Amino acid sequence: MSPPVTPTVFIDGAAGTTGLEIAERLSARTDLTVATLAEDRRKDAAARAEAINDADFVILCLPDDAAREAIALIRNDRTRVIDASSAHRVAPDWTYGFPELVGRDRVAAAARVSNPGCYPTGFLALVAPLVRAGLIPADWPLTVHAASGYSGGGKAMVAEYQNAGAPAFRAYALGLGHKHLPEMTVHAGLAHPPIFAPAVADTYRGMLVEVPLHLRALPAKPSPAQLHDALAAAYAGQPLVTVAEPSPVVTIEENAGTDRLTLRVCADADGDQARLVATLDNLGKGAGGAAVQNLNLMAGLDPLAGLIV
Ligand SMILES: NC(=O)C1=CN([C@@H]2O[C@H](COP(=O)(O)OP(=O)(O)OC[C@H]3O[C@@H](n4cnc5c(N)ncnc54)[C@H](OP(=O)(O)O)[C@@H]3O)[C@@H](O)[C@H]2O)C=CC1
Ligand SMILES: CC(=O)N[C@@H](CCC(=O)OP(=O)(O)O)C(=O)O
Repeated sequence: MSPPVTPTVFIDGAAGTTGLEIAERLSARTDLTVATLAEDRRKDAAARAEAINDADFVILCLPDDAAREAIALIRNDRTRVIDASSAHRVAPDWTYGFPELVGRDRVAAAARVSNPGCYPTGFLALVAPLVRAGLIPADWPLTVHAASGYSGGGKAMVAEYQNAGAPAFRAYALGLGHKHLPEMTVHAGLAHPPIFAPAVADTYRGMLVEVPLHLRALPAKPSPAQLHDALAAAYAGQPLVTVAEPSPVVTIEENAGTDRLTLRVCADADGDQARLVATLDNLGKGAGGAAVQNLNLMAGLDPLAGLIV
């Protein structure tokens, strides 16, 4: 009997921070074949075009411009794409690769899947179900604070922290513009972008995303328990997402090195104020883990294969 045909997966950008993470997760898999380009050919457009068109699945781990170029190299209607960059996250002809929010079936059937951004994964996981449930109005002025491990800035930031030394904690995007705002707005169903206050911490990987809420100011005046229950209902049966009980301390390391996403509704004793808190790994559910999760669904493979749950 001939062996089953396994899908071929080409990682474009496999030498980068996200690409290496995905290659590591796929390295022990026997249900797919990973195609690679040698170091001296990995940026050669002709070699990449051949690898892309030979592959059943391509995972783009590239800067946005290079990701757009890679899409233009596709000359067939068989190759399916997962793009880890922010080039296509609000593009109408792409599926947003957040199966817990958009539905597994939509991701499974899609030819073009855009992986969510790392910060938006935490923000959307907290906020989108609450907007859908009518507990947060679509035009509510939201704020999101977040801290990321420095691998979130790719090879250049990793080198900055590991070779040169960099601040223990630094706020950035203080001009109040950030490439993640469009996807946060669109996929949460918001009328306006939130205020986004990101920071980088002196730790390699991990992420903490927080949305503070004045509960009594909200039209629905939800209790913390209502918010918790709405999130728990939205993610029931989702193996990567946990809605945990509140905790007085939450660390950026909580889910570092895993593909888990943990959500909490922390509140004061009177239920007047809440801090919605998400922890994830920027390279896990925030990038590489999400790409592998989407690949498994698109290829009809074991949904948890290669994931660190
Ligand atoms: N780091 C993270 O936590 C996350 C990253 N992402 C997204 O993933 C993508 C990759 O990010 P990241 O891995 O951090 O970035 P890196 O800078 O670490 O890696 C990018 C890789 O792409 C390669 N590359 C650049 N241009 C080309 C090209 N034209 N052809 C082939 N290869 C090319 C680079 O080559 P070289 O090695 O020579 O520089 C590098 O190896 C980005 O779009 C980012 O937004 C998404 C979520 C989280
Ligand atoms: C710490 C840091 O610099 N983080 C990056 C976001 C991570 C990233 O580039 O990835 P995605 O946009 O694809 O999620 C930033 O703020 O631009």
